[in-house]
Amino acid sequence: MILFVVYNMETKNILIKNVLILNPKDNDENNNHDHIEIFKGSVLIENDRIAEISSEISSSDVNKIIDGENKILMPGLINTHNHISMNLFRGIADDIPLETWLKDNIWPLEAGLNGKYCYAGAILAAIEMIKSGTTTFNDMYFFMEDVANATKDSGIRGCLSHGMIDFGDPEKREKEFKENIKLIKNCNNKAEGRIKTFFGPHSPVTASKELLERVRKEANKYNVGIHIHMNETQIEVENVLKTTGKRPFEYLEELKFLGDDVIAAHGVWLSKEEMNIIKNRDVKISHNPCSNMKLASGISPINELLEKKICVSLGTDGAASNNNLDMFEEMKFASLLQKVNTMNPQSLPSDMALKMATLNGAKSLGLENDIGSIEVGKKADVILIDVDSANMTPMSKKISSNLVYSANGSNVHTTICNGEILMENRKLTKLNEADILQQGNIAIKELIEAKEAEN
Ligand SMILES: CSC[C@H]1O[C@@H](n2cnc3c(O)ncnc32)[C@H](O)[C@@H]1O
Ligand SMILES: [Zn+2]
Repeated sequence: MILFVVYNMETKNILIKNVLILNPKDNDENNNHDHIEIFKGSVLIENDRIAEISSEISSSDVNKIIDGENKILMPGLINTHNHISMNLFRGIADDIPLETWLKDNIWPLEAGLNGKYCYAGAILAAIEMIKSGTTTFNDMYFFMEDVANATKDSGIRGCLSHGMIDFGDPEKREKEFKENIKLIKNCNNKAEGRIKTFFGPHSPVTASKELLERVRKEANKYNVGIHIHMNETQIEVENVLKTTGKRPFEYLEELKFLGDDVIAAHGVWLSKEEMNIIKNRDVKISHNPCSNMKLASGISPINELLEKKICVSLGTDGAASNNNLDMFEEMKFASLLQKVNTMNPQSLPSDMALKMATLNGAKSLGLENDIGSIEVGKKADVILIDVDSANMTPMSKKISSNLVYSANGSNVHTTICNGEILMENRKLTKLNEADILQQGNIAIKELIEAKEAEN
């Protein structure tokens, strides 16, 4: 006898009723500078996608109803530069410039990492992101298949790359390619499509010309993007100038490395010529204002990049240089830093900061057809902000003002990614927070003890 198993393919749906919907828009083509639309309505999520947006949606046949009263519904935030396992290193080395921070503090500790520790740091970071409204992150680090497991287990969306460093050593280079290609083969489009993979050459200082040239070829072959640190400090720019005779973006242009699939983190020290290269090649810039300020790397000329209509998104960088993953803080600091840099309070207004943290993030990762705004057919990656709190009262007529200048991650009430509720009324639905915090504390304690035993 043949037994057929009939799987229950019942639609899972969620209705968010009577909510203030905030949606970033691309109005540049019409010369309209209004970057955000706001309206009251209801949103129906069917399985992993937004099925309907309307002033009135019937609640019959709906599995779950969320009352949107006193709430703002907006796209989940997109953090375009991170090293999430570095949550273990929060507060480990503060008040130090990048070069010594890396060489004397972070790299010696990273030498003791393994897959278990990277999972522990990554799942801890996933909790922090879910609780502060981030639904997508872009990551470059080690043991990335373990980070993929944490991404899978947490329900969040991640773009993952293996951080490749060869310092010109051909054997090391070969190992780095093996590792990144294995990640692509094993993890691309896994976890219900929530995981995408990238190549992750660390920077033009730590990755050789041969590595960078091969990354371009392999990225074309595997049809994946490239995530790289660029022009973060003056020292880094001087190093590249010394060894190649060119500034970093000019060097990569010569190598034919650049393209619209490249996301460059930082872009702090940029010449006019480099900005033109970025524009011509449609390279995406991930601006990390908190990390740049904390490591005293400098101030990226975001105003000029935006004027050139370069796609700029926001990232936190790792928790060891930030020291948190709260994208609400990143929006506020991005805005304030440009105001003080240009001595013009109109620089980088709140609407633009919101767009950078959502729609521009999606475009930077090649995911604009799926995420970054609230539209029928897009993935249901959305968050609800509770406005019934002291720091959100009174509500400005300009909603983005409260969200960028007054809010923080703890105002996030509900986080939904890929149509799944990951946090509701600040309670996690999939992860055991106490256990994960404990595992994080154990991991960093073991790492430090092992390091001390070595010395
Ligand atoms: C090779 S994996 C990533 C590598 O990058 C290090 N890192 C973390 N933050 C930064 C930063 O701001 N600039 C350069 N490198 C950074 C991290 O510790 C890993 O070693
Ligand atoms: Zn970084």
